[in-house]
Amino acid sequence: MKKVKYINAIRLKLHKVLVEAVLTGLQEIFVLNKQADKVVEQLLKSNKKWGARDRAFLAENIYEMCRWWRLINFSAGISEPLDSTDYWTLFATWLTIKPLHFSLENNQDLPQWAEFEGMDLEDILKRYREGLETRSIAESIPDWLDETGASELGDNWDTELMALNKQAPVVLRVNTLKTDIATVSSIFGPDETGLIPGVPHAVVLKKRQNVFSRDSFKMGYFEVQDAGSQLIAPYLDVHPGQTVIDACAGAGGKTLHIASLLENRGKIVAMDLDLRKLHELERRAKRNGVTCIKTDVIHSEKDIRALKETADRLLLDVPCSGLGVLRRNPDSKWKLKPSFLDAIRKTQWQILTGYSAMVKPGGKMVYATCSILPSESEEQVKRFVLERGHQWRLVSEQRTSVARDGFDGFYMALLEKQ
Ligand SMILES: C[S@@+](CC[C@H](N)C(=O)[O-])C[C@H]1O[C@@H](n2cnc3c(N)ncnc32)[C@H](O)[C@@H]1O
Repeated sequence: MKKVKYINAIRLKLHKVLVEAVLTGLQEIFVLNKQADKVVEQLLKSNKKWGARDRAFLAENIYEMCRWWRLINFSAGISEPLDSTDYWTLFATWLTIKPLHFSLENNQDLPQWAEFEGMDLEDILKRYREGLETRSIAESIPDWLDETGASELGDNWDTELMALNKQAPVVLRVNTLKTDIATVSSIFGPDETGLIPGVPHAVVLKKRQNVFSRDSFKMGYFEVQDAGSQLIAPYLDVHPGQTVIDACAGAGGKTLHIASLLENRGKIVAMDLDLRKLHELERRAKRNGVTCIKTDVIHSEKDIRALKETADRLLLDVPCSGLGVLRRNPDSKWKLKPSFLDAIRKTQWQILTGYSAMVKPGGKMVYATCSILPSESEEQVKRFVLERGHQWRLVSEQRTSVARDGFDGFYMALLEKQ
């Protein structure tokens, strides 16, 4: 396994209060079903006195334990339902297997805390080695998802799955409405950033850090956006002055990118079912100096029909399994269910077939997912073109691979209306 450099160097003294916070976070994620990013954000907010190392320790251990949850449980010899003492056992197990799992040079002895008393570390390591024999345990994934991935991706599944278990880099998208790549790179200091070939506005940070507290972020110089995600807006082939509908805009990651490609000239209608996300989009638009967006919450199909043939460009960044962004949301693999996957494919189909009516004749649309599964992506588009071939032409499609590109796993298809 590849060596991973951890900010909380293994020699760092363990503080019980931090470990308790990690365990509280994990219980909120696995018992109360909360999202890991929200849990981490909340814990950090309510403990403002923690220093940078403490904050990194908390975030890193929560995310990594979510990522390797099945392997940790297996190595601990524990299965659900868990009680609160089991969480201490899981943490001790994590500390025990972590150096081996990441080929770290330094071992950390378990502190002599009552919660760790009587733990047999040899047993843990024995079960850990045994767990590595089975892919779904070794790569920590539910059996049904492992089977789905293998049946849809074939030989590529192994490498994608391994890549999805790595920590994702922090990638910024430079907001060209306010600044440029050179300025943002210089803000972080020489040798602290890198560029990504083929992704012209991306700056990758060499060291993980909290960028949201920087003045340059507050001034709208950049957004945090993965390189794969940064390929979607340019794929839509927008030009200043056009009318663009972003029909599943959410909090606007791609809407803001479209706005900067439009140079703030033209009109973007940002739609979503979720009003709170659109409010967040408006807040971000203000920070980014974007003035060409109008938000529009979708109440019913009537709202879609009202915009029939009004868009030069339409982005359908549809809801999906999120399997392409597991590096960033490792807890989501435990919350996904086969029934959700079935339902979301139906929703994607309804959006694709229903919302495409908003495109003017001669206009273009991008259908995009952050899923690595063809059944949510290529197959939906293939069926669409098969059924609507008299009206729609597939211009091109592209997929990013986590293993090959190091980007999140996105799919995008550009279609043109006759
Ligand atoms: C993949 S996310 C969009 C992410 C967003 N485009 C971005 O770049 O940050 C999908 C979005 O679709 C929205 N959604 C779900 N069902 C929808 C529907 N039937 N019509 C429109 N939006 C929908 C969700 O609320 C969610 O915000």
